Amino acid sequence: MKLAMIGFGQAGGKIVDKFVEYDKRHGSGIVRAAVAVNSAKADLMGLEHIPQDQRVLIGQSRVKGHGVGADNELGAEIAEEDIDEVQGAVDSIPVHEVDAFLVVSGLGGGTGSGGAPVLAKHLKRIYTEPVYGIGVLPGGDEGGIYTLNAARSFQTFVREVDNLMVFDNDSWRKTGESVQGGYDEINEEIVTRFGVLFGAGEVEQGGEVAESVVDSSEIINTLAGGGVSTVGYASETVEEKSSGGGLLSRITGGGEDEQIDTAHTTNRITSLVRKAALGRLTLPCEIEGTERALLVMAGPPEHLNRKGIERGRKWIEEQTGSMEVRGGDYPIRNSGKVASVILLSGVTNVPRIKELQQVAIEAQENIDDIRQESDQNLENLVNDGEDELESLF
Ligand SMILES: Nc1nc2c(ncn2[C@@H]2O[C@H](COP(=O)(O)OP(=O)(O)OP(=O)(O)O)[C@@H](O)[C@H]2O)c(=O)[nH]1
Repeated sequence: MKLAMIGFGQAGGKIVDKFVEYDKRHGSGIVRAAVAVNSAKADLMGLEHIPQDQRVLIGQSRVKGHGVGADNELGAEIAEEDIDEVQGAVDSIPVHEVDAFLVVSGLGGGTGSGGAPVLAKHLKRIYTEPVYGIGVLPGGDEGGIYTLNAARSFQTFVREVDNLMVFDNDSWRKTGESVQGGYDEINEEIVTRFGVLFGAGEVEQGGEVAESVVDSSEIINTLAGGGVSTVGYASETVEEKSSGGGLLSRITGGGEDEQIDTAHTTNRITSLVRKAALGRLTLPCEIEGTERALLVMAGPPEHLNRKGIERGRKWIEEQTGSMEVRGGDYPIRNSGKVASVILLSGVTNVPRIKELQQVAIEAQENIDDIRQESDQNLENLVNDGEDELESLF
């Protein structure tokens, strides 16, 4: 599926930059256009793959290219003020050639967490293509302001996009790793999972396994209906098909050998499906109650079979209780591995989100307290003033 990707803030920009690099490396053809938006000049300069003229600096008159320092209200304000400059970069995208927009942002900081929902709302007003989001939640050790920003931004972002795919840094950060080194690895994880998922919709129909190849409408239909999504992934290295013997002759040789190989292929697929669903998700959650799901099995065509995918799909149906589970394959020659990607869309039982909602509620209650307090102060001031005035007469 062809995407117009827009990275907002530092995390968003770096992840989209990596998507562009992934796309070139794998020739997957998913990034039709890539834009980076930031209020910090240095962050834009640090990008490597997004074209220079597609990097947009906003808020210059307010923050002079230095970022908004985790102030997400300021991030939202400058995004609104400078939305025309962002639109200027979007104008150069051949939108008729894209299937959807993808706005990517870290939700803990200021620029992206404030600006990404503003941009999503703007794009939805102008274009008919779906607007999806990838939102990155901060690590629990990043501090209160990051959690509070994420809590607020999440609520707005999920409302403004057609589906919010979430990645939780908190469950992916390894201890003892430098923050930067850690992010490089994490970003690779993000890009691999979403790269395989969106790449699946880019395969021409009509190959050896044509009938069950995933197409972009299946991705769009799984994401339709909105809400929050999470992605599971598992892979295993496999022997490539080589001409002149080995696997090829075992597969095509017929008889008992073929049976064994087929069973082996099927079993590998079903176990990869279980590993992907039960292993670490981009956003850990209870998969039961998921509204819709899509299973993509990627790898060399001789290692994919319909029976395995169908079994995997059925298993996901049982585990999620969903009646809307799609499945298909994504044949990739010479990939050297078979990978299972599961998109779980409309997940409801997510501990981290409940935690964030609680933080947002508490902050809201505090805001009310603060407002009440200042209202009271104002009232006292006015009343005292009146008393003073009364005593003058
Ligand atoms: N996965 C991932 N997360 C990141 C990366 N860089 C930052 N983050 C996360 O994203 C959050 C937001 O950080 P930034 O993207 O730097 O913030 P910003 O949107 O540029 O906003 P300001 O710096 O406040 O102007 C942080 O709290 C981190 O949790 C990255 O490269 N990868």
